[in-house]
Amino acid sequence: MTDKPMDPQAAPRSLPVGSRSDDLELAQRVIQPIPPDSVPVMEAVNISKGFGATTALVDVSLKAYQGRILALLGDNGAGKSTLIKILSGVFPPDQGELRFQGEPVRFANPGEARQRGVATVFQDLAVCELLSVTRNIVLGREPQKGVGPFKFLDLKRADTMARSALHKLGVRWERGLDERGINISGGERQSLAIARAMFFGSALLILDEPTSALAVRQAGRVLEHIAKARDDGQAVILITHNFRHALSVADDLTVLAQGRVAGHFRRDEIELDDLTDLVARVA
Ligand SMILES: Nc1ncnc2c1ncn2[C@@H]1O[C@H](COP(=O)(O)OP(=O)(O)OP(=O)(O)O)[C@@H](O)[C@H]1O
Repeated sequence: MTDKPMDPQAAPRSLPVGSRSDDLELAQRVIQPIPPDSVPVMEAVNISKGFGATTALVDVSLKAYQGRILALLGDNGAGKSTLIKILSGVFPPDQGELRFQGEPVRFANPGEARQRGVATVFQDLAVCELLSVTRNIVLGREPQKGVGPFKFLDLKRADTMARSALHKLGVRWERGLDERGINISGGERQSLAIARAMFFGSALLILDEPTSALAVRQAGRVLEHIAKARDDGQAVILITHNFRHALSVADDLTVLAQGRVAGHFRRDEIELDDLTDLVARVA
């Protein structure tokens, strides 16, 4: 098995149709139907957004459910980043509504979205480079000891929490927990960020291109961790333009093209060739 890097700029339709990457299986899992009465953790309803003369999103709707991975797919410029910025409180939509756990919601900022249980891992900001592995995992909820104003980090408890978070995700961390973020690989960074979201029980985990800059083997490991977060009960939105990665873990797929929804599918309704054709047709 080689650890060759993938081309992060590769457009999905440049993938050789029907070929297989080294270690990613487009597994034919049994996909459960969504129970008719279940309420999405996050629902976007007819969202539109423009930037001056540029129309980024037109009437886009999607639903992300607990215990399911929704892959949000689309070519460069399709509107994926704009949509997740709206879902995670970076800016509001011009039109349309977000519903979080059934209730209309308007996040004032990303901090508010985070407090409500929306954990977003942006590609380049997965970890703080100057903080240790432990500090990265407990970030924002550091256990403290001491009395009155003399409080400081309870490092022993923090290490225990970090170890437990990594264990829950199935990460075998063989180096020190005091390793700085700057010294760990891209794949490990994504996995740490997933561990943090899982450990603090976010309801929705949004991952922005978590595998795009990774070598094949690392990408496979990160996809396993994403599947684990789903199996742990989180709703996951996975943004990618790698169809293989999406098909290997997703339960549901939403395809964007030129700011509009080109289709919603359940994983067992669509194959790689169909996705490739669809994007080639609408791009
Ligand atoms: N801040 C902004 N100002 C002006 N135009 C923007 C801004 N952000 C996005 N756009 C435009 O909106 C459209 C959608 O961009 P967006 O980044 O959401 O697409 P994307 O699917 O995430 O693409 P990529 O995969 O290349 O990141 C593009 O035409 C883009 O140029």
